[in-house]
Amino acid sequence: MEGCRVKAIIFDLDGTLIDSAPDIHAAVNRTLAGMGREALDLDTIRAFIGDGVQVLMERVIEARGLDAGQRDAMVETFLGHYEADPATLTTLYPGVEDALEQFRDEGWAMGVCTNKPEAPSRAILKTFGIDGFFGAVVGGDTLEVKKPDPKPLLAVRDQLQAKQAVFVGDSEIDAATALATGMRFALFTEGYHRSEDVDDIPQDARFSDYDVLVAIVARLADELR
Ligand SMILES: O=C(O)COP(=O)(O)O
Ligand SMILES: [Mg+2]
Repeated sequence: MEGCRVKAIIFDLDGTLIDSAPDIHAAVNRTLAGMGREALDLDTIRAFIGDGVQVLMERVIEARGLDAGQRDAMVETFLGHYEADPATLTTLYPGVEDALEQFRDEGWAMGVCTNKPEAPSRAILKTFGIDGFFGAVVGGDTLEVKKPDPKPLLAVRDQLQAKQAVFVGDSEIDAATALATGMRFALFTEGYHRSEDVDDIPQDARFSDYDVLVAIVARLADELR
């Protein structure tokens, strides 16, 4: 029955829609420079992304042998730098815009569920002119909890007024969140996962090129009918 079809798709942001690591890297290094500390390289920072800003800063603190008590102050400094300049070095992954247009044209409701704070997330979506595609955006500070807690993802689904949804993300956190909600999960392999082998990440499908996503998601949604 057409009325039972899953027509909602929810995207993670960092490492899924956008390659944001270069701007996060720059803001981390501005934070470290302000403390008289040495910069960290891009690959290191890329591997630190996915669990939100607090965990990002805990990993930076560990990598630089800093005092854990500085975390909250560093988060604040980092966000000041990041929010002042969130998108200069950031790019949309190739094919994202075409895929979003295709989903919209086929009547899909779309949302974003990210562990990045909501304000810079919305600012970045706007900068790239893709904010209009999304009927719901939940960030890492929107609720009391963040991914892998299922609540943020369920909140996006509810705001889209969907009973079922397919989640698209790049990390172990996203996979665990999807599992906790019972949603089907498509893994984008070009993002920021930590596992060496993508087979180790629970997934219903995976893709490395946005050209194939519409077909993949249609298949996952059909399985849920
Ligand atoms: O900011 C983060 O740590 C992660 O953000 P994401 O959930 O969009 O991957
Ligand atoms: Mg991500």
